[in-house]
Amino acid sequence: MATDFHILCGFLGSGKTTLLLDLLGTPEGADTAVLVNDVGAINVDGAVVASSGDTQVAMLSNGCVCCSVGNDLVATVDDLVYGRIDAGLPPFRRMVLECSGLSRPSPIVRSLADLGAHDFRVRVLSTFDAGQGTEHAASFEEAAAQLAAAQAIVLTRLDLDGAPDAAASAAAARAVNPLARIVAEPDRPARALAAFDGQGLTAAAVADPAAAVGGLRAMRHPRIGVFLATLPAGCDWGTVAHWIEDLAARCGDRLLRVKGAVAVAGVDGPLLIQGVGTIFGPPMRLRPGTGGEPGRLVIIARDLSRAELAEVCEPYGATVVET
Ligand SMILES: Nc1nc2c(ncn2[C@@H]2O[C@H](COP(=O)(O)OP(=O)(O)OP(=O)(O)O)[C@@H](O)[C@H]2O)c(=O)[nH]1
Repeated sequence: MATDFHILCGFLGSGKTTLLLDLLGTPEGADTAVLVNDVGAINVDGAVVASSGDTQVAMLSNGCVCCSVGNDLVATVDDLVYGRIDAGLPPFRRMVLECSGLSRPSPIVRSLADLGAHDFRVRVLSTFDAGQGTEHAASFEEAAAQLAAAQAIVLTRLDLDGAPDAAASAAAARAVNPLARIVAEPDRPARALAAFDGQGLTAAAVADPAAAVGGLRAMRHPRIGVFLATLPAGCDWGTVAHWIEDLAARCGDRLLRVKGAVAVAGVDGPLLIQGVGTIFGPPMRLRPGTGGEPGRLVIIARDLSRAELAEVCEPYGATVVET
C-alpha cells in the first residue's frame, strides 16, 4: 500500500506542531514517521514531537528544508524507509515532514521526486490561523506560497473561546487557494484526522479545476489573483512546454500554482499540467472526458496583474481572464 507523505507547512506559529501532536495522540496516528525541520540551532519542534510518545522522529537541522537540505531530506527518508524494511516491518502508514514556518513547498516537492523508488502519495497540507488571516503576515510571500501549494488547508484555533467565524475564515483561505479542501473543524482530534486522511484537493477541483474556481469574484484577495488561461485546442506539446517555461521564468516566485488539462495534437486524451511554484511535474495523461474542458488552466499568482500575465500567454495563443 502506498505511504502518504505529508508536507506540513504553515506560517510561523500557525499550529503545525499542535496539529501533528493531535494526530499522534489518536489511535490512527500510529505507524507515522515524522521528520521535523527547524532552522534554529536547536530543533525545538522535533524535541517536542519526540517527547510526545514512541513516534519515530528524524530531525533535519541543517537549514531550511526548502533552501538547503534537499539531499539530507532524501537520505533521511531513505534511512527511515529501509530501516523499516530491515526490521521486517510493513511500510509506515504515513510520513509527515513538518517544515519551518518560512519554507516554500515547491523545492521540497521537487526533492521528493528523487524518491520515486518509494511508493509515496505526496500531499501538501497548510495550517492557517483563523484568528490572523493572511494580512498580518510579515512573510506574506512564503505564507501565500504555502497556502497556494496545499491540497488541504487546516484552520487552527477554532476551538478557542471567541474564535473567529469558521465560514469567514474558510472563505479567506479559499480566496488564496480555491482548489484546496478546507478543514474547518473545531474539535482538535477530529480536525487532525480530517487533515491527514490522505485525500487530495476537493472533488470538484480534481474533476474540473477551471469550473471549480468560477464565480469567486466576491472573495478576491488584494494580492492574490486567480486566473483562467485558455490555450488553443490542438496546439503542439512544444508550444505548451515553452509557454510553461516562459511562465515560470517571467513570473518567478509570484507564480504559486498552475493546474488544468490541455489537449495536445497527436496525444490521445487530455494531459494534466500541474505546477507548484515554478516547479512543474511531468504531464500526466488523463482518460478522455476527464479533467474538465481541455485547454483551460487555473493559475494562482501573487502580485501579478492580468495584463502582465496576458503578456506571457498571448504569444502562445492563450487568453487570460481573472476569476
Ligand atoms: N487552542 C489551540 N491552540 C493552538 C492551536 N494551534 C496552535 N495553538 C497554540 O499556538 C502556539 C503555537 O502553535 P504551534 O503548534 O507550536 O505552531 P507552529 O506552526 O508549529 O509554530 P512554529 O514551528 O514556530 O512555526 C502553541 O502555544 C499552541 O498550543 C489550536 O488549534 N488550538
